[in-house]
Amino acid sequence: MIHNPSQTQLTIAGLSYRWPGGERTLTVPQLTLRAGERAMLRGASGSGKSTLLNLISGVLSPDAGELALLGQPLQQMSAAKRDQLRADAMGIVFQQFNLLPYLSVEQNILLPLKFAPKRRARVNDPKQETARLLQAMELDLSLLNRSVTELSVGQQQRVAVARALIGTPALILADEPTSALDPIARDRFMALLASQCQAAGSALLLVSHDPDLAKVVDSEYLLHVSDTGTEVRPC
Ligand SMILES: Nc1ncnc2c1ncn2[C@@H]1O[C@H](COP(=O)(O)OP(=O)(O)OP(=O)(O)O)[C@@H](O)[C@H]1O
Repeated sequence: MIHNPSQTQLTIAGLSYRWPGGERTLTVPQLTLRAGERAMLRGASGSGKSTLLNLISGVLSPDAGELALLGQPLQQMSAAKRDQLRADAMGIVFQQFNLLPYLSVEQNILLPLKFAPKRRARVNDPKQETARLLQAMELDLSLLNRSVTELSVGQQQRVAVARALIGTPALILADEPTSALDPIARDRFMALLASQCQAAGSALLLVSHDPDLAKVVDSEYLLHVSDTGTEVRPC
């Protein structure tokens, strides 16, 4: 395990974000994830799950509260330092995968290392690691030099996970990663993702509508919607 199990990868405390053009606010009183821990965010469509991932990943900025990665509060850093820490410490599996169509499978997986020197330094041999991750995701090595546009949706999903995992980031965020899969493929995919996170000590925060995924996580958070907005509570 690369990450120290006693380390806290993600800390959110007293966080609030007001959606533009309205009175509705997203609040997160407390959410922490230790190394190797897996949690799921569950809530109705439109409750704010993607908004919370966007706050953690830096697409949006909170109006108040604390958001810390590896114990380092992001709000107190310069924008450049914040971006660097996120690139080093976070792997993201987007709902639409966001693979670059003009790059090969291998180039897509290697991409996060280009922008994160510390993450790059954790990988001895990037090409070998790419091949290892591809195999860990049960994909054939012959896919390495193929264009991602030639892959099935399920294959693209696993390439997106390999890209998030490369360089063992402290935290993996995954937005509806199983939405395109049938129940058997979903369970297999989740087992692969969970075992890779566990081996590295990466924490995993998973967004899903699917209550069946609860069996692979340690904790669940529900997004409670009211007239004034959404509150994220453990359940
Ligand atoms: N740029 C924006 N300006 C104003 N409101 C927004 C904006 N983006 C999202 N919202 C609102 O924020 C709320 C939460 O949206 P969000 O996409 O976070 O929900 P979600 O739980 O991820 O939904 P889904 O499960 O359907 O993907 C919705 O009511 C949406 O209309």
